[in-house]
Amino acid sequence: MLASRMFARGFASSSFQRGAKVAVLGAAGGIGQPLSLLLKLNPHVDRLALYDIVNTPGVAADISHINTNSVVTGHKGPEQLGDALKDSQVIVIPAGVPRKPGMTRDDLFNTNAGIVKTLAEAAAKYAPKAHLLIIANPVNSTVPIVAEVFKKAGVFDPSRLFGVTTLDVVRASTFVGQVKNSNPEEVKVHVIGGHSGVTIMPLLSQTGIKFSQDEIEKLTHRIQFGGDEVVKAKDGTGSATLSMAQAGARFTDSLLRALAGEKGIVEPTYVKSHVAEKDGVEYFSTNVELGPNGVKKIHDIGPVSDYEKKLYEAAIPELKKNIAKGVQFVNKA
Ligand SMILES: NC(=O)C1=CN([C@@H]2O[C@H](COP(=O)(O)OP(=O)(O)OC[C@H]3O[C@@H](n4cnc5c(N)ncnc54)[C@H](O)[C@@H]3O)[C@@H](O)[C@H]2O)C=CC1
Ligand SMILES: O=C([O-])CC(=O)C(=O)O
Repeated sequence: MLASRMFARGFASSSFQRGAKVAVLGAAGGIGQPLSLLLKLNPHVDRLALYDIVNTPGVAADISHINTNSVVTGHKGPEQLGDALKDSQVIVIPAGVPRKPGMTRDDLFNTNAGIVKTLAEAAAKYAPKAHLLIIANPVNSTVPIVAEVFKKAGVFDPSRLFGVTTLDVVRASTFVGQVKNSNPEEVKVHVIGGHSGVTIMPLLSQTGIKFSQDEIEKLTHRIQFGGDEVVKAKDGTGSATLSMAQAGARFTDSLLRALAGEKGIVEPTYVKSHVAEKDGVEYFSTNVELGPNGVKKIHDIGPVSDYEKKLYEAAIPELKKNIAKGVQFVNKA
């Protein structure tokens, strides 16, 4: 029975003996709930641990009634965090406050940096070998925060830390599909850099699609500020949750399949990277091949147009500032 289940799930050749345990931290929130729902539907998930400081018993009870072959547990409050994390192969973190109109993602730093640092400290203690998927904003800074916490604990492995920038490529496909009247599922856009405003750089020149300069400028701006569209439309009640849940579930699924031994899986993600190191930037998103140990191969930026070179020049100082802010937050006296 177990053997046939392993075979069906493609885990026979993986380092796992079974499907994965996935923990969601911030599971009762706007992203956390639909993300947890989608993960309950994922056949690579054996155990789903839902952690939040509020409401997880209800969310877990509700999701646990879905008749897929995984076990759901709810964990509420810091004293239950260790149990949620223990034995997790993957930890997804959408815990933290969302933007209101007029705010930048960096404005969330004061609240979310502390939340992410506390959760990272627990992850370093209870699941130091887990893969960490950071959704909480500002991603440009929260990923370095997690890295610094893991370094301090002596357990940092850059191949297991990911900033989730999938929503940027999801949006890029959608917006290009709309402009070109084509199926967005078939439009692939390499989006590089970070996850805020000018640090989000869609490389439309690599799509093989012909655009006018006006289309390029409008599409680039829309992809860079897609999050603001949702914040404005939600009018003070939050930011993207449903599209983010789908994007987060897609990235988690890609990683789980790669961990299970499936080859050739590539997703863009914000990781410790060599590609912009020459410009003093330590974390950067490009397409990344995922493998049985997380990051397998970080792809280069590839050929860019003159317009995209300018985007890069504008992004670098902002990225540097965001990264330094995260690093300093953990290392301040
Ligand atoms: N990476 C990306 O592309 C995106 C990131 N985000 C970010 O995701 C984060 C969450 O957004 P929403 O779900 O809309 O917010 P939300 O406010 O609906 O949910 C956040 C959840 O985190 C929980 N939380 C707060 N402190 C916690 C702690 N110490 N431990 C565990 N849980 C804690 C809250 O109780 C709440 O349930 C925000 O920072 C937002 O900016 C949002 C959309 C896209
Ligand atoms: O815009 C926000 O604050 C949330 C987010 O990161 C996104 O939707 O891309």
